[in-house]
Amino acid sequence: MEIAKALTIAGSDSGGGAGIQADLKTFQELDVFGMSAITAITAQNTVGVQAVYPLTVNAVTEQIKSVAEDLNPNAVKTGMLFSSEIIDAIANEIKRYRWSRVVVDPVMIAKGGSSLLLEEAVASLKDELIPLAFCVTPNIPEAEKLVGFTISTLEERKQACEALYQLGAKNVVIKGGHSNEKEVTDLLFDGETFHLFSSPRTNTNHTHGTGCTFGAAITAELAKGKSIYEAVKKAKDFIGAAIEDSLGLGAGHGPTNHMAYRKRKVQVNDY
Ligand SMILES: Nc1ncnc2c1ncn2[C@@H]1O[C@H](COP(=O)(O)OP(=O)(O)OP(=O)(O)O)[C@@H](O)[C@H]1O
Ligand SMILES: Cc1ncc(CO)c(N)n1
Repeated sequence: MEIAKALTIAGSDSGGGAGIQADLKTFQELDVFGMSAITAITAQNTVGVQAVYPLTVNAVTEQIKSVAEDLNPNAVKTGMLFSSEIIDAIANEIKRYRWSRVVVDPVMIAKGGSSLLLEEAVASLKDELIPLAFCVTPNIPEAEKLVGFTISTLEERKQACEALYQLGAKNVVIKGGHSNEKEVTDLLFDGETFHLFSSPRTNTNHTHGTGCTFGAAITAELAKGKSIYEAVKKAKDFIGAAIEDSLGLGAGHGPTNHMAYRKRKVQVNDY
């Protein structure tokens, strides 16, 4: 059987912990062939984002075309998209190629506070891209921005899931990394049922790229034909291991360990 293939459309993180780099590492770790279309180049490390260079709309759509017309991904993920022109163009390409297994991670702000999406582009995310999403994966501040109300309780998080579902996303995952609870709980809504995925919160500063890595793991599993429930469950385990077995790199918000999940699996199989 041919290997599953996934395409990430996102920004490049020179520091290697988030963006395109996190996505490709995650695809590889989960036995999926990774491909990329870069939307913007960031000069970035664990301390912050030093510069952002968006590419032209043509540069983005030509990369997508090259991948689509030869390599035909089984699933597609979007990450940092920066502007409304880039978002609108990507939405058109998704429609052109009739991609249905599309994971939209509505990246807005990096851990250090730098903006990765222009304010005016939020409307394009809502109107053009989220309606095409098989799954949308905001963190709590991103979900608040998209739905226009504050999310403090589980009940409000459920309401936000429903509001994002109403925008057209077939599944919604609101991630819990930004809550201040002891447990980190991700909430999945598939249009009918809410599923909670909880784990103890790891006390660490090494959480750069957690959202990208989690979304990429969902995309990898969807590329293999897994259900959304199975994909989110695997992604939660994958990011949990990557956060726990931190590499301790950098002076700021360090990257996660993309190898941790595979190494644990190998260890278990050894016994
Ligand atoms: N301290 C932690 N311990 C365990 N799991 C965590 C922790 N922080 C985040 N997670 C998990 O990591 C994933 C990403 O959650 P989070 O809400 O941090 O995303 P994010 O803000 O989009 O990340 P980023 O912007 O850094 O890419 C979720 O599955 C969440 O459960
Ligand atoms: C390129 C890029 N995408 C996403 C994030 C969010 O973690 C980041 N810091 N950098």
